Amino acid sequence: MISLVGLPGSGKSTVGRQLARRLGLPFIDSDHVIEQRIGCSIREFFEREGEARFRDVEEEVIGDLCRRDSGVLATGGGSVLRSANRFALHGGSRVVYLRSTPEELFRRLRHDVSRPLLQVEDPLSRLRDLFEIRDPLYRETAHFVVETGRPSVSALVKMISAQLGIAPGPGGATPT
Ligand SMILES: Nc1ncnc2c1ncn2[C@@H]1O[C@H](COP(=O)(O)OP(=O)(O)O)[C@@H](O)[C@H]1O
Ligand SMILES: O=C(O)C1=C[C@@H](OP(=O)(O)O)[C@@H](O)[C@H](O)C1
Ligand SMILES: [Mg+2]
Repeated sequence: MISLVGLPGSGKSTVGRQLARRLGLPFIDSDHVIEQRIGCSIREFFEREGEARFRDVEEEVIGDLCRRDSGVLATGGGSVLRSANRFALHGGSRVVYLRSTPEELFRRLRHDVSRPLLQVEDPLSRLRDLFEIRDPLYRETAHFVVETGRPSVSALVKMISAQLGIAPGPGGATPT
């Protein structure tokens, strides 16, 4: 299993989907699995049940997914907050940290209403706070760090494949 971690908007879902396609592996988005389990959107669940309940479901889902043997997993940006998730991800997959500055993320997400943690008066300052708290946790969880500021999504996909030592073969992934 290959997992992607990083702040909201760092490209985990977008890069993960393309990486999976390139490598011929199944793509899994943990937020999507959570939404199937809770039967509503994450935003609704946050409003109704609160963040702590969301983190409980997230921990169950990450634990289950890390037991699968192959695929590309896009995690939610807060998955590293729980040590159980950091441990499960680091031990059960090869983890790539998509590292982005708060300013870059703000440019990408300023009009995106689907991110509950950023529905505040000053989303840039929220992103700066999240970066400060989480950057060390993403680093601790990851085996590789990729800076996402300049490269396009497809360039990132190639960089990650090269870093993991996996080249696309005719029928999908070929370890090099
Ligand atoms: N490397 C990149 N360059 C430019 N835009 C990007 C890049 N990676 C992601 N995006 C865009 O940023 C937004 C958030 O990406 P998303 O994959 O949803 O992030 P995450 O799953 O990490 O929250 C999307 O509109 C996506 O197209
Ligand atoms: O950063 C976070 O705490 C969260 C990030 C979201 O995923 P993305 O990173 O894909 O936005 C989602 O899991 C939830 O809204 C909480
Ligand atoms: Mg996502």
